[in-house]
Amino acid sequence: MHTIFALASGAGRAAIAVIRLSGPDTSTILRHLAGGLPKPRLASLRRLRHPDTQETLDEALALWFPGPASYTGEDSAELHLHGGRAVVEGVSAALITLGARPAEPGEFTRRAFLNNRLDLTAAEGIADLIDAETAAQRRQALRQAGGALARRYAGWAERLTRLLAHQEAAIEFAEDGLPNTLEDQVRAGAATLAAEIESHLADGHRGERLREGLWAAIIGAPNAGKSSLLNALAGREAAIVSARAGTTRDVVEVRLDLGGVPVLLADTAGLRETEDEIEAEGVRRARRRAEEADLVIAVFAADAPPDATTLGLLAPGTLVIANKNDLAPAPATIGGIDTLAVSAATGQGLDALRASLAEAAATRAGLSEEASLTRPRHRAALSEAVDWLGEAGRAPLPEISAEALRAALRALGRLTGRIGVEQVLDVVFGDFCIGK
Ligand SMILES: Nc1nc2c(ncn2[C@@H]2O[C@H](COP(=O)(O)OP(=O)(O)OP(=O)(O)O)[C@@H](O)[C@H]2O)c(=O)[nH]1
Ligand SMILES: [K+]
Ligand SMILES: [Mg+2]
Repeated sequence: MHTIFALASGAGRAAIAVIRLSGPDTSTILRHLAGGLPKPRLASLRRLRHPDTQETLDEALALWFPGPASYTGEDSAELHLHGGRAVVEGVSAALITLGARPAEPGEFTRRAFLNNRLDLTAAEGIADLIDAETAAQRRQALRQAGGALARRYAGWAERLTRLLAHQEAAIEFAEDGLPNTLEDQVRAGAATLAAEIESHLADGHRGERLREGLWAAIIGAPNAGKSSLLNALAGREAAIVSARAGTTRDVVEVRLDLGGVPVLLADTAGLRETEDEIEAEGVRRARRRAEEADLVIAVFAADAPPDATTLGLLAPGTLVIANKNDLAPAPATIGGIDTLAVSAATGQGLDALRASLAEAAATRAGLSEEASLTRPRHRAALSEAVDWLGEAGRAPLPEISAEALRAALRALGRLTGRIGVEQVLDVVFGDFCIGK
């Protein structure tokens, strides 16, 4: 196993640069570079010298984290250097001279996984934490990095292992007079577990939406004031506004932070029949956006009757806006949905609109205290486990049922990167004390 190092802080000039080291030679390297091993987990000021030339490279803080109680589980260290490029390059060159090699992307966390410091879902949580742009994303990533999904999935895998062990026992040791209700218990246990996993799956894709950001689309008739509203919400002139109907053609996107939920808000072409082929393509794109969106915002002008095309696209959950409330009183409902009266021109009602959007974003993207799955990979593995559990419940023979339970366990194992089928043996022999 190589000792690896990497610049853990961002590239470029900075006050401080952090170089991280991990691997079996860490202590030797630290002794050579920093003239001795600091006390574990205590920052100490050290003069770093090149091992061959003895040239001073920097005065730095050195931290020594002996394994296994380190991030990677290996002997590790951190060097907090002055953040200049030449300092970082000089220390990196010295580390290579001392036998370390630059780390591959993700290699520290990979080693942490291999050393059982975290499971795959927690590792993904750490990646998400680094990418988190909003507070809600940060909370979700922190939960996952802290092992919230890992614990839940490990709990399920453990129950599944037990079911499989019991099923195996029913097959192998039937003649030894174990209770013959065992098979029924396994069936019942499989059904309960499948139901639990299904309810975890039926989350409206909360966690995935929060991780990726919610898609919202503004639709409505030409000149309803869609682009004006987008600009008002974004706080900048992202889209062209004009009195001419049919101004917007391309989809114009802005990123918003709505109460901690990242939202990609799209302005679209006004919906109408048109001979202009460019505008017609814009209308097609608008419709497609509305179909793909997690949240549709339909805009009507209060001073005009609601147009049939936009009315036809209203659905439960659509946010209905009556804009231009400065020109005419807004109707209380449009198409049976309560309206939000606003004026993009005067700014009236925009705070209420922001609050409604944040609330809609929060319900669609979770913000629940429960740990939600966050990746299609999670969904695929869990769905597969549910299918195999169903199979196990229906199987006419205990041997076939055991095979299905084993497949369900493999699906969960892929999810966490843990639980091998071999562990079933431990449970079989641990749980039953059969004495054979
Ligand atoms: N009085 C008033 N005028 C508004 C309001 N909102 C928008 N307008 C005006 O309405 C016209 C159309 O606004 P846009 O934002 O371009 O409307 P749009 O829905 O994006 O139009 P298309 O892109 O052509 O579909 C412009 O002249 C705006 O200044 C409002 O709340 N009050
Ligand atoms: K317009
Ligand atoms: Mg527009």
